[in-house]
Amino acid sequence: MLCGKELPALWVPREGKLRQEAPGAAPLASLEEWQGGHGCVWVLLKVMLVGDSGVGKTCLLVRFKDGAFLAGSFISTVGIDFRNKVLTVDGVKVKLQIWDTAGQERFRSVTHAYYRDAHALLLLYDVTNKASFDNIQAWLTEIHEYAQQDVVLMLLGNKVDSAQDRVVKREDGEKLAKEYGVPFMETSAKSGLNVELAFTAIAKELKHRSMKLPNEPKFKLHDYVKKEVRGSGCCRS
Ligand SMILES: Nc1nc2c(ncn2[C@@H]2O[C@H](COP(=O)(O)OP(=O)(O)OP(=O)(O)O)[C@@H](O)[C@H]2O)c(=O)[nH]1
Ligand SMILES: [Mg+2]
Repeated sequence: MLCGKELPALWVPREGKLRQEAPGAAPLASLEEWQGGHGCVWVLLKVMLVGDSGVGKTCLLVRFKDGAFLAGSFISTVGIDFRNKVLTVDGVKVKLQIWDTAGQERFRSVTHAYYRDAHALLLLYDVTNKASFDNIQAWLTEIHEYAQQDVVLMLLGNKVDSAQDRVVKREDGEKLAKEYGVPFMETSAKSGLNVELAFTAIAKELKHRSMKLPNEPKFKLHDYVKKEVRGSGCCRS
């Protein structure tokens, strides 16, 4: 599909359809019709990274955006920061606007204001830090309070490269995720394990939810994650 050089109109998912951001905007009638007239469709998806301070939210974003790992001293995020990355998801250009929140308690009231606009949330804990895992329930309570009801949510256990320091077993992460009915995977911002997958999986889910093409099979996020996820150990594919 050809995309012109001019800045395309951005469509956002709202009430199960793609609409432009203006209040009361009509939904996108047909993907083919729009592509015929304009060359391509760009969808804007807002993704928010949440979880305790130090779990690796900023590093995960930098790994995804720049393919690099921020080694060295830990610089805690102040307030909120964002980066954009464009993906092509099943033939549609998806601009991910990724909000990197501060995990520190004192910034909580700043981040609360952003939940409402998020289409997807990646909730992280650190597999080498038990307290960050124990706090997941509190994060889920906060998410239920502030985020949209239909927000796409995924639980990530980060830092699996640190095998010798691991204190949260993969099975514990899986069990918690199952309890809350959210997809789960383990990641490493350091090695890059499953980082791209975490973002593409939520982008695919959102794209499929709001843009159903005729004859397209239903997309199942849980099944997709199960099929695509890679393990951190020696023997798990
Ligand atoms: N080994 C390992 N270290 C990581 C990984 N991800 C992050 N770190 C380290 O963990 C520390 C915290 O990472 P950040 O990404 O800054 O954490 P954060 O969640 O953004 O923290 P706040 O901004 O305070 O909320 C840094 O020292 C990183 O180098 C990872 O996947 N593996
Ligand atoms: Mg940070």
